[in-house]
Amino acid sequence: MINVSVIGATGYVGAELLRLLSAHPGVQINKAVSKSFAGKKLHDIYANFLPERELELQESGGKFGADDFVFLCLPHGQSLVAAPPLLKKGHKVIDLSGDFRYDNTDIYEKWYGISHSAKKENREAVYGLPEFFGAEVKKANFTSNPGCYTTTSILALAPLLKEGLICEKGIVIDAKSGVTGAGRKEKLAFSYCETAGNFKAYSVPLHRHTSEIEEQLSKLSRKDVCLLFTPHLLPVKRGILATVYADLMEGVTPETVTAAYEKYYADAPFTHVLPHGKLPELKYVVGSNNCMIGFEVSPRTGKIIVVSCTDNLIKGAAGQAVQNFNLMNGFDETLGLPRTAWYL
Ligand SMILES: NC(=O)C1=CN([C@@H]2O[C@H](COP(=O)(O)OP(=O)(O)OC[C@H]3O[C@@H](n4cnc5c(N)ncnc54)[C@H](OP(=O)(O)O)[C@@H]3O)[C@@H](O)[C@H]2O)C=CC1
Ligand SMILES: CC(=O)N[C@@H](CCC(=O)OP(=O)(O)O)C(=O)O
Repeated sequence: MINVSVIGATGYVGAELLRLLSAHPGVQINKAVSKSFAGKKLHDIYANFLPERELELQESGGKFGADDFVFLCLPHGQSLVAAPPLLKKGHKVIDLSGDFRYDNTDIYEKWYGISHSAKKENREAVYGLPEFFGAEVKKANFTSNPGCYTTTSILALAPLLKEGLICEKGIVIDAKSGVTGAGRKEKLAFSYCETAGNFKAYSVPLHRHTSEIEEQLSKLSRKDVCLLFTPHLLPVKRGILATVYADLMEGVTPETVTAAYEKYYADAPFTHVLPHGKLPELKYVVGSNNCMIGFEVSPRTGKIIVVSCTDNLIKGAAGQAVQNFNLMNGFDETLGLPRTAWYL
């Protein structure tokens, strides 16, 4: 049994993580930290947690067990402050914010507008995308969980770029997210009447995830990837669907594309590529830790269209964190993770 503590327990990601961890056979939940609800029980805030679990929300500070594995589910900027003392005390940590995702902290500072105050710890952080960095995650003490839009987009594009099947310039990612992607904040723009029956693009043309996707894809493909990423707010609770457009290199066939995906994902338990011409939908993944990818080619325009779907709270956040936790602790990668979507 590994003792775990979760900081930022009452946010959407923290609560989803606690839900997954509470069913994980290798985990004992020790401490759930909440700034706003300290002293209350988790089921006072989220009634889906049964009262008999008696998990009390505690103030930050105080002591973690010396061997606690700690998850940080805090807004970006807050993990910069929270992670260093935990790492110094020898805790293994997974951070789910954007604070430690960049190899180059200048890029973080430019796109987040925050001065990076933990550069030493940033150098220790492994980017937790198991499909490409699983070997590094296994050895890591500190893992930085990728973003939801970024996971969905990188998994769609990395095999094609690494195998030289698409041009690294002119890629367009047209992504749509459910409203939980924005967190549990009380903000007019995310209220029911503003989101239901509506659909809109936002942060055009410079959403911060553009930089994370570009940095990781450039590193993976050893090319200078420059792309357009446009997010949209979809009036559903969960799920991300990214439609990706790229120029195919001369002579690339659907069979070559399928072979490239197979090369990287044949052994990946949660990333599934559909047969050529079949495209995934949100209901194929929501409720699971899966990323589902489908593609079609357009000979008329010379482009490939890839559709990639995840559940933003699971493969995009809490589920991928559990996947990384499993790797860091020598468990089977799939332990405690949902492999079948809800569908309905
Ligand atoms: N929502 C999503 O789909 C995804 C989110 N993420 C990332 O995960 C992290 C958590 O996201 P999410 O759960 O959605 O966010 P929420 O806004 O729902 O929750 C964040 C929680 O952090 C705690 N907190 C502590 N300090 C602060 C502070 N100064 N300001 C605001 N909150 C604070 C609060 O809990 P308390 O008061 O109990 O301490 C709050 O509920 C973020 O970094 C986000 O970018 C990553 C991928 C996907
Ligand atoms: C719908 C919505 O608002 N989504 C968030 C992204 C989700 C998220 O918080 O992920 P990261 O941790 O990777 O930043 C946004 O666009 O800022």
